[in-house]
Amino acid sequence: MSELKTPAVIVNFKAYSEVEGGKALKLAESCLEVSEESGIKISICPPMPELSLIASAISIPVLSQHVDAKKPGSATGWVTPQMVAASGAVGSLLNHSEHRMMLADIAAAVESCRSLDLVTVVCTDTAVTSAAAASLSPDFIAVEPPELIGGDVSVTDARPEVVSEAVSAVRNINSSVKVLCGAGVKTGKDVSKAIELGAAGVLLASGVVKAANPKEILRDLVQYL
Ligand SMILES: O=C(CO)COP(=O)(O)O
Repeated sequence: MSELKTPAVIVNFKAYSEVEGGKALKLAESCLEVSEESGIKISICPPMPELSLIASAISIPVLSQHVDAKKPGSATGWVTPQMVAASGAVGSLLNHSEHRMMLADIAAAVESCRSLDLVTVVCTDTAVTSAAAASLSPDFIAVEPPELIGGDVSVTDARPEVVSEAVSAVRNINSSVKVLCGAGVKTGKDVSKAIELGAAGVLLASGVVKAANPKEILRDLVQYL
């Protein structure tokens, strides 16, 4: 999983209208440009229909927003780890608060991704769920209090203890799992606070995806890294 260097900045495009169709590629190009000029690896999670196109066009790590614990074959509408790998993506988010999974399915999907050399980023909401996820040995855990997602106050200001407690809970279970944080992260100051709290980076969405000038926001986000 050499593809995702830390400090990690992962931009989840979600399903915002700002990234429908060709607009996703434009945002991906902005992420690439700021990544190249800053030297900070910015990774992206485009909408599923654009995954393959963007992974082949853009030379920064591309992750799927979700993957299912399904095997290739008769699995209509599900996304297998094999499909994600074949698209050119390097990994996947799992269990996002907008796409929760059963623990057994997270475990199976993480295992399957590992066998395909795909990076796994399991989303959680508290220190307790982060500890549970750590026992599955994903590459990353991204702790995000759902009530702060899409808002204007960063988790690093509103609930810094969630980040630091998740970091120590995960370290106690499996110190090789890196912890990211997200929810309301929009500025370089938020990112540096995340690092101070022990996070290995951030997972964010609306601050970049909905920005009038995403490049300006991205430059600000990576400025202290
Ligand atoms: O859910 C998130 C990233 O996956 C966080 O979203 P916001 O950055 O919009 O709060």
